Amino acid sequence: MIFDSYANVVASHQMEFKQYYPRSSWHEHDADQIMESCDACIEKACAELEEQGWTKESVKVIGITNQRETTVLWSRKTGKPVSHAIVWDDTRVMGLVTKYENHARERGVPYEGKVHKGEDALKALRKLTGLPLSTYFSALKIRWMIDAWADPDEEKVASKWANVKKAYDADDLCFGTVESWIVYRLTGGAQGGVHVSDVTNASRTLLLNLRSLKWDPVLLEFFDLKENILPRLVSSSEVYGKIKYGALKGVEIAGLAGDQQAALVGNKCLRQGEAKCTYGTGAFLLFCTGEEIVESNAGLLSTVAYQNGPNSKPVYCLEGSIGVAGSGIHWLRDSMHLVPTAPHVNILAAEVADTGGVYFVTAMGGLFAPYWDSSATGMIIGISTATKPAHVVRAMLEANAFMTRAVAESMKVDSGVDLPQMKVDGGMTNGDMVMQVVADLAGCEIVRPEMRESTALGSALLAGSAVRLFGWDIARPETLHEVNTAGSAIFKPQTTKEYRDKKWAGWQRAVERSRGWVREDDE
Ligand SMILES: Nc1ncnc2c1ncn2[C@@H]1O[C@H](COP(=O)(O)OP(=O)(O)O)[C@@H](O)[C@H]1O
Ligand SMILES: O=P(O)(O)OC[C@H](O)CO
Repeated sequence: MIFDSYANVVASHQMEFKQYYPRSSWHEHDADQIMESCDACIEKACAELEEQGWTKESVKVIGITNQRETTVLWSRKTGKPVSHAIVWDDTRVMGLVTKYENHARERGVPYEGKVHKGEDALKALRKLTGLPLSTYFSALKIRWMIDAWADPDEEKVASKWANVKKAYDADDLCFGTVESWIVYRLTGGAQGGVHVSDVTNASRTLLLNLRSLKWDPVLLEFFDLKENILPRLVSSSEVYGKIKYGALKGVEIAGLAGDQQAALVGNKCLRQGEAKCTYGTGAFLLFCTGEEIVESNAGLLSTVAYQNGPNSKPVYCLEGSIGVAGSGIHWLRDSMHLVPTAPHVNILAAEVADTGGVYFVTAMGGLFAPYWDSSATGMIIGISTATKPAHVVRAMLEANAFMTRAVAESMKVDSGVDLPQMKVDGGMTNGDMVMQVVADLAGCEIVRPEMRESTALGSALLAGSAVRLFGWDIARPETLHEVNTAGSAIFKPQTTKEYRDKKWAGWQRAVERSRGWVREDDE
């Protein structure tokens, strides 16, 4: 996406790339294909720019934003991926989560001069990283990738991962989340590419100390990982290097942020108390807590919102990560064939006034925030002979609203702040019905900007701010007042509190039923 000084989109190009699902609950990417799609998007967006009478030299600076946690491993020598990347919502490391929880409880975790054991060890890990041990974050994915070659249960796939171990033993392995991989490749790859990761992405690995913003030796020892695989840590807004090839050769890359943090910046939620929710594949509600780290007692993550330059203090946020949002709609479309296209869910759901008592707990990869239960599975309950596809589709949309309410209630517990209004963006917010259902059941006003590419815009603002393009300065939000001000749509709750609370009670009962379904002896 190429933006002008008002954050109007001047030119853009987007492509899908292949998703690999080699087994149930496994999800992989080919990092080379990610790069090919980036390269093609750069060329095509620049061509569109030129068609509109601009030169490609008008592009002054580049920001990159990315799907977080997805774990890419490549060879320092060749610059090539040594395996497929494992995607954030892949839950193959579920067994490792239990193993490392026990490991922490038994061996203990050093924190503030004392070794904590038992449940305190898990709390210590959480204090260090802001995160729970979960299938979601990168560290256990890296561990799995290094060890997969030797796992007898993985015989059929082991050969695919053998190069990871070889490269690791030969000190040739580089780890990066997706922004790290893209920067590395754009700046030259094996020919001098920079191996960096910004602190927003690094804060999702379980390897970063949330306070010092450094890779933490305690965590590296805990996961038994060598530091030489890790990227150099950088802020979210500074010049990292120049693009070495293609239409934008020579342009500086100066902004890096994980997609959810970038969307927070793109929505200009830069100050304590401001919040947004992005409904894409998953849904992510982020609440800016300023320079203070708020430790959650209610199942939220404490994470880095952005760091505005290498010498700036980091800004933190509380995050409620919801694992399934748009991916649920894709499931209705591709696996259940209930709708021909994603937007069609709005039409089908509008055919019925309610779900006819159906609840859909969208725990297809376990439950994320605020429940954090990997033993929960997807569940549709309340079915009767009167149940139609439209009820199930509507119940899926309602699940987004209930999950949003669950996260918003946790935010209130942690921060003391109610969320009467929430800014939203992401592909799912294109659906008016989806948004109205969220407003009706979560009970808050939804504000949807006309320009909904806040994720891309956030990384552009971080990059522009680093070189003071158009006078933008993230530290001075008033310099962004002309950015993305075109009209917003507002969705107000059209339900009574009594109705919302009744539905909420039903949701809570449904969630309880879905929990604990997977047992250790299950396949
Ligand atoms: N009109 C719509 N109504 C409901 N959902 C939609 C609509 N358009 C797209 N989506 C959903 O939005 C998701 C894509 O959102 P996007 O922000 O592009 O996701 P991501 O950044 O995670 O790839 C898809 O999963 C799709 O199901
Ligand atoms: O919705 P996705 O798949 O683009 O990714 C969202 C997040 O980065 C995962 O944490």
